[in-house]
Amino acid sequence: MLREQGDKRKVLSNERFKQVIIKKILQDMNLKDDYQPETILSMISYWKNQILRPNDIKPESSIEEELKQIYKQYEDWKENNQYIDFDDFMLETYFLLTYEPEVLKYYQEKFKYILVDEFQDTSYIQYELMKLLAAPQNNLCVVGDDAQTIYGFRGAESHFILNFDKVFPHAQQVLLDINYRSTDKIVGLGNEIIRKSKQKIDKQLKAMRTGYQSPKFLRPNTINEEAKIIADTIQTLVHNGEKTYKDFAILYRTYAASRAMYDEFVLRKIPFVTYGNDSLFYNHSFVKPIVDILRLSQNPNLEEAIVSVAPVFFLKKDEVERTLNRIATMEYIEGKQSENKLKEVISILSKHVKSFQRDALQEKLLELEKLKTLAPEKAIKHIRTGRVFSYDKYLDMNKRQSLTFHKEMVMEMLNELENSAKRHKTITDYLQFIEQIYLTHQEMDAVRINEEANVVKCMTIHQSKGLEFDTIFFISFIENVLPHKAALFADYQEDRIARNNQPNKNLSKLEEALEEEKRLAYVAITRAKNQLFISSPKKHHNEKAKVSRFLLEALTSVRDTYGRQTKK
Ligand SMILES: Nc1ncnc2c1ncn2[C@@H]1O[C@H](COP(=O)(O)OP(=O)(O)OP(=O)(O)O)[C@@H](O)[C@H]1O
Repeated sequence: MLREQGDKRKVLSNERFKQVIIKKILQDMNLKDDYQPETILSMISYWKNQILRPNDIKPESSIEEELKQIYKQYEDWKENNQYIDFDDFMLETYFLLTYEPEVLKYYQEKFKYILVDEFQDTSYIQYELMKLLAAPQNNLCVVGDDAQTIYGFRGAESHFILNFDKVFPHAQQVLLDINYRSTDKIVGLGNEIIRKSKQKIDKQLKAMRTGYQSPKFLRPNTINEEAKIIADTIQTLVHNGEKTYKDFAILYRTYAASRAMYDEFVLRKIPFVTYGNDSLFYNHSFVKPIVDILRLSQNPNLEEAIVSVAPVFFLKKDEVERTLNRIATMEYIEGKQSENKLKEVISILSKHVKSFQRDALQEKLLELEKLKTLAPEKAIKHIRTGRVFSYDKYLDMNKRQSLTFHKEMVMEMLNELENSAKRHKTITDYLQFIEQIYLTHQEMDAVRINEEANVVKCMTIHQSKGLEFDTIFFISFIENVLPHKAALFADYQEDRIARNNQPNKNLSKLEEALEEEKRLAYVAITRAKNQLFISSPKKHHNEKAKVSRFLLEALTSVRDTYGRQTKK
């Protein structure tokens, strides 16, 4: 539509390129080390989906003001360079149709019938566009599953599908309540999980296929044991010839929950593939600095690690990079290698800082020496909670870093890092193991694009939406993971900066967050065609873990319905 109106701007479609632009803006604003470009871009996208342009944002804190300015600069850059991004397609079309009645009429007459799929994932702006185009005849057909609205954080709003008949009172509702995918046992469990949802369209799915195997419930002691049992099961079924690797998928709520599973697959050489940008746990932006500190404790000449940990040393990445270049030039001129590049960088940069900062930098260097011989688990504990690095506190102070990440998610990842280090005696062993994981991950790149590859697929529940697998292992179905701790504390959390335009008035924040978590459990269960394993480890980060309330509720309702106690 924009093109038809003569818009000739180039399309800014490359995510990397967008990140470079944001990086440049952050650098100009002297904020380069403070935000991750991906975070900023997802925030901008969220705003656009809520029909909020920079001037519509009313900042309530200095950080919000900063974000608004970054957003504004990004928009200015695009305008000056004649670019348009994907979210602008919708935003600008929305304004075009809203302010140009002739254009609106033209398209309303052109598109006589409109069909929308995956309606439950619709954002505010998408819905507004649909309504504009469908009017006045309203020949609109939407297909969706209210039980699968799981993209709240991206702007999808469950009340659009729930209230569709109020917005379009003459709409006819057709229930697609036959499930052709899963066996009756799996469909039954899915029905029970979602049955007590507070806000849903009433329906009970009927299964077309009869299965012989009921969903199996595992209650391992820890997530390491969970990983072992699952790897054993997969190996046995494959060796028996009953299944092949590609029949299996591992689904989890958080990346942290999947760490033990990845490690086990790598150790046993089980072919597998993971999805998503963040899928490499050890490379996650909150985890990597700790791994890099461990690396530097063994070898202080790793330049990439020196730059990566700069913010933890309260140094600017730019300055560290420049200093490293200077050292490299000196090495070239003098024809000798530096013995300790980290120490040299610190001694050069120390000249320009106050004496207390100089002392703090020296203390960090000394601490690295101390870490050198510790067992990796102990070393990670020192980095996190010891006086010198106090990494947990450092993250807590840095509100900008954790804007789109809940504190609980971050802590869970760091606890998991500690957990992963347990089975290695020395830091060198541990780092070699991580290296092996990186290599496996690179090899996966080729496999990832081949849908038919014979590999186990590992993904978050969000990523599994719309997919189906013969056998699903739904792991870490425990309290604080699903429902996630971040959801359980929803009432106490500050509003996310990207605020919802039309919050659901009938539910509290906690209830709404819990409902979305429950729908996630439903999506996970309904991905299985023939066999489903649900696992709830007894311990989570050294604390007792309860089976997820969603599973308990579902089992109770089975008992209520059939008047007998459900088997454990
Ligand atoms: N009429 C049918 N007869 C036999 N199999 C069918 C029929 N309709 C769908 N299926 C099968 O059921 C499975 C699910 O179908 P499909 O992916 O279209 O459903 P969906 O509603 O998009 O599912 P979801 O939203 O849960 O991902 C597929 O394997 C598909 O081949």
